[in-house]
Amino acid sequence: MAPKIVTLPGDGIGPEILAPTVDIIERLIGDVTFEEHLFGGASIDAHGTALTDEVEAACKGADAVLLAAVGGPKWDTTDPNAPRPEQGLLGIRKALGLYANLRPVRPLPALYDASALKREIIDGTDLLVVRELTGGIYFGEKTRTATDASDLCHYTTAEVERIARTAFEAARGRSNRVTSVDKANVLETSRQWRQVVHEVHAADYSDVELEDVLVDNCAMQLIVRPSSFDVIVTENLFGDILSDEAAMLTGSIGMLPSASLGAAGDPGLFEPVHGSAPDIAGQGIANPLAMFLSAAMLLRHGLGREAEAASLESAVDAALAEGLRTRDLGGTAGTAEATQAVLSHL
Ligand SMILES: NC(=O)c1ccc[n+]([C@@H]2O[C@H](COP(=O)([O-])OP(=O)(O)OC[C@H]3O[C@@H](n4cnc5c(N)ncnc54)[C@H](O)[C@@H]3O)[C@@H](O)[C@H]2O)c1
Ligand SMILES: CC(C)[C@H](C(=O)O)[C@@H](O)C(=O)O
Ligand SMILES: [Mg+2]
Repeated sequence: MAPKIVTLPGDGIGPEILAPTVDIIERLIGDVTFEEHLFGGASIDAHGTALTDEVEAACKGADAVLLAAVGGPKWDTTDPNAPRPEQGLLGIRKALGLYANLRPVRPLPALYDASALKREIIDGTDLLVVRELTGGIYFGEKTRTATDASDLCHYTTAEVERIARTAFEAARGRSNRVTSVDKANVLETSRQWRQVVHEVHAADYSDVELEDVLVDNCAMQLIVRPSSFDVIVTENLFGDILSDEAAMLTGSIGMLPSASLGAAGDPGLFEPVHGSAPDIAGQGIANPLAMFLSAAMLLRHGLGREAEAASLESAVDAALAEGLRTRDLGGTAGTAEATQAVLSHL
């Protein structure tokens, strides 16, 4: 049977970058079914909630989920009881058990000039952020009164152990090095994190090189010695922040894809790292490459189509090598032009 991909365009630039991605996947694998649903702010407007039961069920029944981005000023509010687009995102990650978020950062030589860093510092950088995605402060109890607010950061040892295993396994297929990032000098959850990571390492992965780096230092080291990192494993909030920082090594947040994976055999979710970019929405100028590269991760991790994934990644590389530059990369190409450039190399 043809694989089924649920697509969630979401808000802002989401629909603009998802539509050409669907065309590219169809062109690559032909025999595939797409099922599109409202999600995020668009779903709040239609149904009063960012994630309906129907959409959650559709995602659970799919082979993979392709998501663009959610959110925007229309739904920004400080009211703790108002629905928020981001609740849909956290809700679907939790509902699908997507605890492992893989964010590869592989700056291309063709884009070194677009990077925030000097060429000699970026050269050779190829790292993978493994972000824990369903625990930590994002999902702990939240309280708010007229004078107080709190967000609880909570992890179980089982949650830390499984993401540590994901990171060590990933490192074995790469350069065999893991940097575990925490704030163990201050946070109890970080001391637990460090202890569990080392227990898993000693028991099953002593062949992998392991270093601990405090998160504030890591933020600095990422722009001082990015090429020395291989796999960076960290908790939910630190991973969110460090991956946006790492994105700038590639030249733009518009270049970074991600895969969110759960238990083997369950559907994964694939989405760019960037958001709905409300400041440029509706203008046809969004960089679609992070979305295309997320589709490549879907083909690889979600559908087991390695050859097609690699050919899409090669087409993106070739288009950039040939000079494709969207505005975020210092050029003038719009979304349609970028799509054509990639298609011409498929
Ligand atoms: N996964 C998601 O759906 C996701 C991720 C991050 C932020 N958000 C949401 O998106 C909204 C906007 O957040 P933000 O402005 O902080 O972050 P953002 O990533 O949307 O935008 C940050 C900056 O990067 C630019 N940018 C982002 N993607 C781009 C692309 N593909 N091409 C060209 N430029 C691009 C934007 O124009 C903006 O200047 C918020 O509501 C936020 O919650 C959603
Ligand atoms: C929109 C927001 C909830 C989300 C996150 O913090 O996980 C985003 O920033 C991301 O990186 O996917
Ligand atoms: Mg983020």
